[in-house]
Amino acid sequence: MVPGNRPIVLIGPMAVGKSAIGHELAKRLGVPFVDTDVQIVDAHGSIASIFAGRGEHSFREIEARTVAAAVERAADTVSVISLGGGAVLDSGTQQILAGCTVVYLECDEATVASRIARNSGRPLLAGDAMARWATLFATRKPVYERLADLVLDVRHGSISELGHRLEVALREYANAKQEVEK
Ligand SMILES: Nc1ncnc2c1ncn2[C@@H]1O[C@H](COP(=O)(O)OP(=O)(O)O)[C@@H](O)[C@H]1O
Ligand SMILES: O=C(O)C1=C[C@@H](OP(=O)(O)O)[C@@H](O)[C@H](O)C1
Ligand SMILES: [Mg+2]
Repeated sequence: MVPGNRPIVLIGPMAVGKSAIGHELAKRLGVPFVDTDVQIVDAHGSIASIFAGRGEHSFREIEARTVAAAVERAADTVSVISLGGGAVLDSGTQQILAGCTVVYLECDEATVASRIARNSGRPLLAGDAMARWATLFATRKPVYERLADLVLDVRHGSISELGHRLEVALREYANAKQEVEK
């Protein structure tokens, strides 16, 4: 079994694999998957167009509402929710995540470099994408670490392998938690 009756939420910096590994994990567990960025795009248009037309502040408001609604819908069930890299900066979101099993996908610059170089649609990486990524990561890393119940090192392995590794880690986490609560 996996941690009972709580949504599993994937956090971490841009391009670490939150969307891809979240999708893979949900498939393996046979539970619903939500990518909050996909929901935002479906409702409001591309992320680039939201940033360009309404600004980052508006994007963050939309994002906080979208995350809150996704967690609320998933409350008391096991499902997988992948957030955008900056969603955890919102204090309301941080409080909501206290009721979830939060998985921080941990990586380094070398892991994401080629993905960032192909970047499209991430307005915060415009210009020198790798330098922008590193600056954002440096300020957000302590937040990811503080919110995490579980940390998955994603520096090595395919999406499928990492999905499997995360499934195993979640089962171990659930068993350990159950022992403590006995
Ligand atoms: N472990 C991995 N191995 C190879 N490609 C990966 C891996 N994890 C993610 N990717 C690829 O990197 C890109 C960014 O991944 P994505 O899941 O969108 O990241 P995030 O949601 O964290 O920004 C996608 O093209 C994805 O398929
Ligand atoms: O880190 C961020 O501030 C952002 C990350 C993106 O999601 P991914 O982390 O899935 O790329 C997306 O929400 C938006 O471009 C802003
Ligand atoms: Mg994503």
